Amino acid sequence: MAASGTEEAVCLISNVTHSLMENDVENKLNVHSEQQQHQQDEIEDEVEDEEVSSSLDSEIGDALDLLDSKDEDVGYSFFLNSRRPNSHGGHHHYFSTLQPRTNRNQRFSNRIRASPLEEWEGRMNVGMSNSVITAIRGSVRESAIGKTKTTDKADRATVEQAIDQRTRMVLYKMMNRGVFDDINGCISTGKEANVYHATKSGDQELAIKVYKTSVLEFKDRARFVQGDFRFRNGYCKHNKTMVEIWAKKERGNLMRLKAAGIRCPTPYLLRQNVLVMEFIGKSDWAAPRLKDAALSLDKLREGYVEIIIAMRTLYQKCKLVHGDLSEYNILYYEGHLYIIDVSQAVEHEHPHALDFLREDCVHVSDFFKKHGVAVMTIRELFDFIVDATIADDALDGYLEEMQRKILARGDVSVEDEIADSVFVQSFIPKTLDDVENAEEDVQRIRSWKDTKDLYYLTITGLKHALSLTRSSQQKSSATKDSSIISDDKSENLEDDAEVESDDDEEEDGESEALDHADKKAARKEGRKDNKKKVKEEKREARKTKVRKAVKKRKKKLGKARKTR
Ligand SMILES: Nc1ncnc2c1ncn2[C@@H]1O[C@H](COP(=O)(O)OP(=O)(O)OP(=O)(O)O)[C@@H](O)[C@H]1O
Ligand SMILES: [Mg+2]
Repeated sequence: MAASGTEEAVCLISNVTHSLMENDVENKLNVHSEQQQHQQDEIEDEVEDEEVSSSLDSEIGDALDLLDSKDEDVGYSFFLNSRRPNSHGGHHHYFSTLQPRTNRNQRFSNRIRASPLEEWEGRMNVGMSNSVITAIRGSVRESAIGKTKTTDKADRATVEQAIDQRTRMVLYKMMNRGVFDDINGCISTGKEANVYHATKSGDQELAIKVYKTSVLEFKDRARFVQGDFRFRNGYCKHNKTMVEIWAKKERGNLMRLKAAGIRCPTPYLLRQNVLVMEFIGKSDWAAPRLKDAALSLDKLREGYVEIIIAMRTLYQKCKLVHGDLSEYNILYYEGHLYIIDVSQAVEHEHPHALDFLREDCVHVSDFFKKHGVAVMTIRELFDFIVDATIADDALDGYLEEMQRKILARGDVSVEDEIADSVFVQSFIPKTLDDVENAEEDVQRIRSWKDTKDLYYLTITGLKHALSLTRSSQQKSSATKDSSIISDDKSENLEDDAEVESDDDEEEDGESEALDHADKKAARKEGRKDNKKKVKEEKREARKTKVRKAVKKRKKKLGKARKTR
């Protein structure tokens, strides 16, 4: 139960608001919607200014604050009996402003129903398939508080348990200001936060995420905070608790996502540990988590492409890494995927940002792969996300090309899986300054060696630069090639000439050989002729030949005459 001081404050608030209502209800009805808008804006403006109160005194202070707010002409919308048509019957009561004023704080607490929304069962089907409904029902049941249907009294007990006194004061204050009229039940309870379904003016649905103030230590989350420059001045600035900082971070990150066009809940209002945001769902049906959505293979394929593009946008435009992205933090609604739970998302500068990104890639890939979608390797997905050189209008082409590649290679080979697991565990330098063996790597790049294990090539933009260099080199080598081709041609021509000359030579050789043979033959013939001639001459000479004996006789006779 609330402390007596708080009760007094709340009673006081009720009295004041009651009398204001009696005087003004007609006027208020007319200007209601205008005021709501004005009030919403005003509340938004106040968000940053509000100091966190951690003691009971400050809770009372909060309550007194409400009294002040009455003068500001805001906060009447909750008087209007604007119950939405599909509200839960029986498990909580709407209190008219004319209710008896005894125990008036119940007027607020009875509008907060923190037990699970189990009455969703059997309610209007809003166009989801049976499997989706079953999945939601299962999910809601599993995650809900209590797990059994509760009575009014038990509801209040659950409220007491689930929402601490200080948080209740924040919620009352919001209700008083018309941020919402009712909290209808709990959509989910987690270790660190509960998410509730709320309604305003009958038809507007809201999700309210309440960070548990009892969680003093965010064990899993310390790693996300350490190294985030937004926490450089420590966790407890201005006496704010870690929980509040966490809630603020979620709001800030959601705003960034929204600005970049990523599907996610729009944050409306943050007060201390309570974040009011857009409800993803319809007619009290919260959108199922991707895990529970039981989508067809075609829808899963579409979902895969949608989520990897969102991951890229988150990195490139929001300069964030989700850090806990999986089928548990993605909702499926009206054919699209919505990213939620971004309180732990970190800036690029976070020393572990790339480790978180690889984890996100692994979780997302594993889910889709398990459900039969042909996915990129972790390395390919990581590169797709961090590659700043892909222009927006080139994304489709890039993904189509990737799709062709995936289909062509079929199932991921063992080698690829091993390469992926090495990749997931490796250190990735974010900038060239972080590269350890830069000179060695440069040598490898220069010599066109295999650079597959240089994981930083894409994120540093070096891959793109290299591909440009390579293609310009290829071009120049292509022109060179063409000159080489022409050189080749000329060489060929020369060769041909050489061949020709060779042929000539050959021919020469041949002719020489022929000549040689001819000459030989001619010489032979000449010799023959000569011989013949000589023979002829000799024959002729023989005809006229004077015999040697006759010659000798003549010689002797001539000598004898001379001597006479
Ligand atoms: N805006 C929303 N609209 C509809 N449902 C929501 C919304 N935000 C959260 N939920 C539901 O609440 C669940 C928990 O939300 P969220 O993941 O933000 O909190 P959490 O702190 O991570 O809780 P948990 O520890 O259970 O993961 C989601 O899985 C989703 O089903
Ligand atoms: Mg979550």
